[in-house]
Formats: sequence, structure tokens, C-alpha cells
Amino acid sequence: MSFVEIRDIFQSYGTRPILERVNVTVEEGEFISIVGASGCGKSTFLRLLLAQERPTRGTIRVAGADPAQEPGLARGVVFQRYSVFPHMTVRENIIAGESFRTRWGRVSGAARRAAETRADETLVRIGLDHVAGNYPATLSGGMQQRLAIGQALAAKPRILLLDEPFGALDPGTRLAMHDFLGELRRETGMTVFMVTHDLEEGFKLGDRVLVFDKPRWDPTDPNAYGATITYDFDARDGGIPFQRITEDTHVFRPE
Ligand SMILES: Nc1ncnc2c1ncn2[C@@H]1O[C@H](COP(=O)(O)OP(=O)(O)OP(=O)(O)O)[C@@H](O)[C@H]1O
Repeated sequence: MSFVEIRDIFQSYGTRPILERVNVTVEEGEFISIVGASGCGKSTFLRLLLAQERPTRGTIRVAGADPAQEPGLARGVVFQRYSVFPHMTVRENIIAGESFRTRWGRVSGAARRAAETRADETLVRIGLDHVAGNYPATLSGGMQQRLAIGQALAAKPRILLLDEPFGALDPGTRLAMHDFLGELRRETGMTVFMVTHDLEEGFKLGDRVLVFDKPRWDPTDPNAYGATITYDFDARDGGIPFQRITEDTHVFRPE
């Protein structure tokens, strides 16, 4: 049995189908990148994985358990969006991320101090140690994004759901966050689902790249059919042979 088993998922809003017949299984520790046209249902798929929404039809099982009725930290699922608390400092936000699993009240004494030390290490890694005592509202958009990612990762979830987490970051910060995510993934063995519009990023970070698209298309009614997974690429080794072919044909090598 696979760690995540997604069987015959259909999702409609009213009469409009968004996803149809989505079937995929994922092993624990895999990094799944998700790409596809705007509006084809990628975020909807993440919300279903989180159990924030129930599918119209079909089942999603994690670790063999019955389909979840609501988002649950006990199942180790953390969604990075909306997770920053505005009334807490940057450092407190990271500690809160870690204590989602244990409940705030139970983190005290030596455990609290250990959590503070780990939070400070995380802040260095995401480059926010110099603003540890600031409130999120005083940070730039990119810094708030990094805080949200740091907080989600601090909880060391079994499954991490990321919806375009690096889209707003400048190229340098983006590369640093790629490394950070890679390190944490190696340390924790967590399973990651990441929606991205950047194909290169998807192949760089992912073990697999799932492409969502509409297999059926009615030109008179573009909303008549939903999307499904049309490709499931093996992206290990950076998507080779795909990238190797591109490099061989496009890289100019002077004699
Ligand atoms: N709660 C909802 N009720 C009705 N329609 C919805 C709801 N949520 C999403 N939709 C519609 O479902 C479609 C898929 O939305 P979704 O956000 O999942 O797409 P996406 O692939 O993530 O898009 P993008 O790449 O632009 O973020 C969109 O047309 C959206 O308007």
C-alpha cells in the first residue's frame, strides 16, 4: 500500500466540474511537483489533500487511514498559506509552528528552551535572524513568505503542502529556499506536494512532476469538463533525459 492513495477523485463546484477521475499514488518521502494551466484545479487538489474540502466523489487515504473529515495536525499536514500569526513576533511564529504538534501549553521549561534554540537555528537558515523580534507586518512580502515557509517546516509535518511558495521571492532568495527545503526534506523524510508555475523549479525539486490538464475540451463550452493528471514525469536527476537533450542542443560550446 502506498503512503498517499488518491482514487477516482471528482470535484465540482455547483454543476461545474473542476477535477475528474484523478488517480495517483505517492510513496512516503517523495517530492511531487504539480504544474498546469491557470485555473485548472491545482489549488483545489491541494485543498482536497489537506481535507479542507471533501471531494464530490472518490477517496484520499494517507497511511491507510480512512479519508479525513477535516484538516488535522495529527495527520501531520500543514498548509503553508495563512499560517503566520500577526500578533506574534517572527521568532514566536517559528516556535508556534513547531508546537502545532504538541499544543502550545505543553511546551515549557527545557522543552521550550530547546524549541527556542531550534527556532533561532531556523531563523538563521531562512535569513530572518536579524528581525527575530519584529512583527510580520513590518517585514517585506518576500520575508513574510520566508517566515510562512519556515513556520510550516518547523512543524516537521509528514506531508507538506506548498502552493507556489517561491513565486514572490527574488531569484537569490528563491535558490536559498530551494536548498533549505532540500535539507529539511533529507532530515525529516517528509512527503511534499508543491504547486508551481515554474517548470524548471518543478523538475529541479521534484522526484515527479504531475501535469494537470483537461483531456477533453468542448470549444463551445470551456467549462464543460474538468482536469486530471495527464502526465506523471520521473523528475529525478533533474528530469534527465529531458534536460540533457535541451542542454545538448542549446548550449554553445566554442571549439
Ligand atoms: N470554492 C469555490 N467555489 C467555486 N469555484 C471555485 C472554488 N474554488 C475554486 N473555484 C474555481 O475552480 C477553478 C480551479 O481553481 P484552482 O484555484 O484550483 O485552480 P489553479 O489551477 O490552482 O489556478 P492558478 O494556477 O491560477 O492558481 C477556478 O476556475 C476557480 O475559479
